[in-house]
Amino acid sequence: MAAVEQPAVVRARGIVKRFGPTVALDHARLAVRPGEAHALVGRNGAGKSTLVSVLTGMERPDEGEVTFSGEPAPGYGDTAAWQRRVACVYQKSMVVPELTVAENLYLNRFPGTGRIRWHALREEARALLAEYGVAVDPRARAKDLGVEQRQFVEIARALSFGARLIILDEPTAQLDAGGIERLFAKLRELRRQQVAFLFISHHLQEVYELCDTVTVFRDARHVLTAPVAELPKEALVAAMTGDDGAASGGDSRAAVRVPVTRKEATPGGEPVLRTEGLVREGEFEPLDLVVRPGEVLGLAGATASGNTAVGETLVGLRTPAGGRLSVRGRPVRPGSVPHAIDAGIGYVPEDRHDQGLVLGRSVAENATLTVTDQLGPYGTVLPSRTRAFAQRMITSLDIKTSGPSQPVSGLSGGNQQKVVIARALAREPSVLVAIRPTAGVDVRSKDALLGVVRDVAAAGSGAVIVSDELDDLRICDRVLAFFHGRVVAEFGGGWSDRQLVAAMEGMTGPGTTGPNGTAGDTGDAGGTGDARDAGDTGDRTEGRQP
Ligand SMILES: Nc1ncnc2c1ncn2[C@@H]1O[C@H](COP(=O)(O)OP(=O)(O)OP(=O)(O)O)[C@@H](O)[C@H]1O
Repeated sequence: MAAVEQPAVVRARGIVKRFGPTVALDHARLAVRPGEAHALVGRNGAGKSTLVSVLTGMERPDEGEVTFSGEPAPGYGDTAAWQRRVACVYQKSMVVPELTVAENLYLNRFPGTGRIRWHALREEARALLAEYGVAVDPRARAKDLGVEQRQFVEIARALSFGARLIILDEPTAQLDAGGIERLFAKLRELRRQQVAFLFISHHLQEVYELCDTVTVFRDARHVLTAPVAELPKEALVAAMTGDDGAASGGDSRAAVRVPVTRKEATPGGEPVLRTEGLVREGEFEPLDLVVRPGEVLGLAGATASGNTAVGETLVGLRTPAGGRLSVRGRPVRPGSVPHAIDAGIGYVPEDRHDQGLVLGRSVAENATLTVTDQLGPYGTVLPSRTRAFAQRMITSLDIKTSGPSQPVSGLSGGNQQKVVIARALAREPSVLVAIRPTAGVDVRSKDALLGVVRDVAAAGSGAVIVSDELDDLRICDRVLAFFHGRVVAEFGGGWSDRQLVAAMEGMTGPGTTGPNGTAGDTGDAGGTGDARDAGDTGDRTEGRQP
């Protein structure tokens, strides 16, 4: 006789949620058992974030029911009651940046009544953080915390409310290898205390590493729930995409073509982008770069290695302390985004929320922001031309939207990222600079977007990809690895994951690299004992630098 099962910490059944004509959830369901690490995966727009909103009481479903440990969900608006059951750690911080950690921990629930006793509050915060093994000073301002510390504070805050279910929405998106390792160690420790997790990630290798059960959503519906160990990666991807890859020859690029003007690339022609002695004090040392037509150059590096600073300097977001930058032989005024765009530099930013999109505006308006001069005579913008242009982008980039006039705020995260890319491509740039272009993008769309970058190069432009994701870097003709503001290795084709990860972690030994991609074997340089460092991730769908 089997033991009586404990009720699920959360169970959602028959959930329907519509946004105007869009059905975001169509009789969706999910159940998470106590102490379980449960992954929720699906392509961009599958309904994952909407389910999170329903499970955390932020959105009321049109139909269906949610129960916590067998009890009906609290009433909508009873925030405190929801917080006692479930918490979500988002990519975007929920803490108040100007307040201290202690204040954030007790926001809206200061202990006692009347006057706040700051000393006692700090002590309580210290005890709380210690209880969950979080090494953060309660007096620190939240804005001074790194992403990793901030997430730990948010987890501690959730647990202190009594929640035994934590939803993590792409928690590793901004963490480096060490940060991911520490987060996972913390989550494993909390599981032993019967805390359950719902883990949302586009990095499928993380699902295999951390979770025991996986649920797949596709087109607003539940398609399967299975033990991770019994589901090979190909089957998981097939469930997400709804095909086995055979129908499309397994190549999602086939359906994705950007309206770039096709010219034959002129290999070895005049560089599309050149820097000479470009430098920013404290961020990166003087740098000479050359990108030729048809070439995709990767700038690899972990957080704060300098690669992102280089990318942002190329597009004019940061002003260099010295050096020169030119596009097709013409100098570009440094430190000016409009000049960079005019000079032919297309930019795909890392953070689409802060730098990418005007959320209240439509897909069409956002996609055409950089080409309004081409949409009508004498400075006018013809709506019909805008829509037609946007529709081409929607089709070619496979953007899931109800149409060109839908506000961008109503798109899923990954589809917003595609609009950002559409906008950068709209001007047919001489060189496309993309910073972590596939962050938040599902596994199938990722291939498609990277295919688009290759297409841009094939059409005679150049591209620079700034990333720590091995899959992004794999499509590059050449990769420069940054560490502490310096290029420490250069790779042509044929590098192994282990070699590149070792270089990004500063573990380049003598004879490790040659100037033209003659990267030698780093031997056990990457042998930190961490399987994810081992790099030769042949069995992984994705190869992000962990
Ligand atoms: N506030 C909203 N208004 C209109 N449509 C919305 C809104 N929120 C979500 N949608 C739509 O609901 C569908 C599901 O979106 P959701 O954000 O849940 O997807 P997701 O699986 O989280 O995607 P991603 O992986 O890209 O984050 C999408 O088609 C999206 O455009």
